This record gives sequence, structure tokens and C-alpha cells, in this order.
Amino acid sequence: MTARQLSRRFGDLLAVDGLNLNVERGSVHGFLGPNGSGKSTTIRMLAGLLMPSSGDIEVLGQKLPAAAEAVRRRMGYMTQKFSLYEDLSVRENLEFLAHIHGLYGAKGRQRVNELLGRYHLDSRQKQLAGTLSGGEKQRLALAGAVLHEPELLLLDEPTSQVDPQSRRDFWDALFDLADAGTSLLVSTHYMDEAERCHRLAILDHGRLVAEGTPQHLIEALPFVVVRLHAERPRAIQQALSGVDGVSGIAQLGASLRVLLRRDLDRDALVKRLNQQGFSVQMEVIAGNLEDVFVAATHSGGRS
Ligand SMILES: Nc1ncnc2c1ncn2[C@@H]1O[C@H](COP(=O)(O)OP(=O)(O)OP(=O)(O)O)[C@@H](O)[C@H]1O
Repeated sequence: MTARQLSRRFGDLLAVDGLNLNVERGSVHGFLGPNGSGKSTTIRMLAGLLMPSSGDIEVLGQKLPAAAEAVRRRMGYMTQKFSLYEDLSVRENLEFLAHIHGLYGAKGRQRVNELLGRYHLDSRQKQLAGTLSGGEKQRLALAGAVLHEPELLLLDEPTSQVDPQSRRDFWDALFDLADAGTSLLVSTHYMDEAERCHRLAILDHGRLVAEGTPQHLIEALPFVVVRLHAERPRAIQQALSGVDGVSGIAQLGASLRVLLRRDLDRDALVKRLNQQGFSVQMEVIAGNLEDVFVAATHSGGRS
């Protein structure tokens, strides 16, 4: 799946701005970005559900929107919003989808049984979908999205409503699909999920601001990450806010985690805080994906 110079305008707002994106076959590509950065808009264009204002999309060797109908049969799409019938049972929902995809009779039943087993929904098959737990609903939605064995799966914050163990199980299911050759683009706000992706794309204000493997993005971080141990972390946070080269200040219990521009004189900074009456110890620590996210999107209040 490739998008070139993809843009979408809503009135005065350029929600997606010249985006270039490539999702390799059989890979899990994470899609990150602050609220409103354009992830859902992009995914809806890639799914053929929203017309781009400009740019090219090629999915599975075919161009969108021209081949949208044909491509849709080879792709799956799932959002955070539960889109199945709440007043149909689990089995009925999947059988209904099987019919839509032209799987009738024994063939359809066999596929539904297979999915009920794979997504641990056998014991729930007679239950109305609306009464399932959040995690079960997501598993059912995934079963529905992959029923027709799509080659590309687009997932828009699929785990936003589920607990950590269910999120892990869900991601194991995603990797099973990738191992079987499916390409996946998954938007998420969870850094533990982002860490698991083969590659990541980070959006900010509709623009691609970082792209690469999680490891590469962490290594390329243009900041040194430090932990400041001190007695009055809130007061130090205030003293540091607005200082040139200091960003992403976050309090972690009794200490502060801070991003410092690489060329910043760290000893001078500690000295300056000491002179201001703060007794501070600075420790350089390893960066993580949250640091990458904050640095790329400036959402940590970069000066
Ligand atoms: N149909 C629409 N009409 C007008 N503006 C829209 C429309 N759809 C999206 N937008 C705007 O486009 C911007 C991007 O929205 P989008 O939903 O793509 O962001 P997002 O990255 O998915 O956000 P979140 O993480 O909160 O889900 C937002 O400012 C949103 O209000």
C-alpha cells in the first residue's frame, strides 16, 4: 500500500497534508499522532471511504479511488466504534457478513466456525453482540474485518476500549495475521503497542513528521533524556519551562523526566538550578518511544 502526496481539506483545514506512506506486505505499520492530527482521515481515504483532495493511493497494485470497489473486497477496515449489529448474536453477525462476502451454506458456516475458534468466541456465539465485554466486541469486530481474508487490514484505534491483557491478546492476533501475509496499518495512542510494530509513521497537523522502525526512531532522537531527582519537582518544572533546549518535561513521582537538546550544556543547567535554590541531581537515561512522540509532535511544550 502506497500513498503519495496525499492531502485532504475540510474547508479551511488541511487535515492531511502531502502525506507519503508505504506499508510493506506482511508488516505491521503503526500510525501515531496527537488527537486531530489526521490519522482517521488518512485511514478512511486508504479504505476508499473518503475522497482525497489530491494525491495518489495505490492499494494492492490498484489505484484508488478508481478501483475502490475491487480493492474493498481485498481489504478489511475496523474502527474503535463497534460497527456490528448489537441485536444480533455473535454467530448471526458473522454469518451475515459471510453472506455479504458471498460465502453461503457449508462454506460460510465453516469460515464462521473457524473464526469463532480463532478469536475465542465459541462460548459466546449465541450471545447478543451488544452484551459482549469491550475486549470480546473487539475480537468479534476483528473476526468480521478478516472474514473475507483481506490482504490489507486498516485498523483505526482498535484497542481504545480494552484492558491491557486484552490489548496484548489482540496484538498477538494481529501478528498472526501479519505472519500469514496480511499487511496492517494500525493507529494507536498506546506506546507499548507502537513498540511492537515493524515500522511507525508519526503524524502532526496532517504531516508526516517521523517514520522508521521503533529502534531507529529512538536512536535518532535529537535529545538526551535525563531524570532530575529533586525535592520540589513541580517548582523545578516551572523553572525549566520556557528554557531554550528543554522540552517534554514530565513528572514521574518524585522526579522529573526531561528532554534536553543534544548541544545543551547539561552541567551549566544543573548549576543554574542549584543557584536558583534547587538541589538537583541529573541522570542520563535511555529514551523511549514516548520521547520520540513528544519530540516529533512538540506535544511536550517545546520551547
Ligand atoms: N468530515 C469532517 N469535516 C470537517 N472536519 C473534519 C472532518 N473529519 C475530520 N475533520 C477534522 O480533521 C482533523 C483530523 O481529524 P482526524 O479524525 O483524522 O484526526 P485523528 O488523528 O484521527 O484524531 P484522534 O486521535 O483524536 O482520533 C480534525 O481537526 C477534525 O476535526
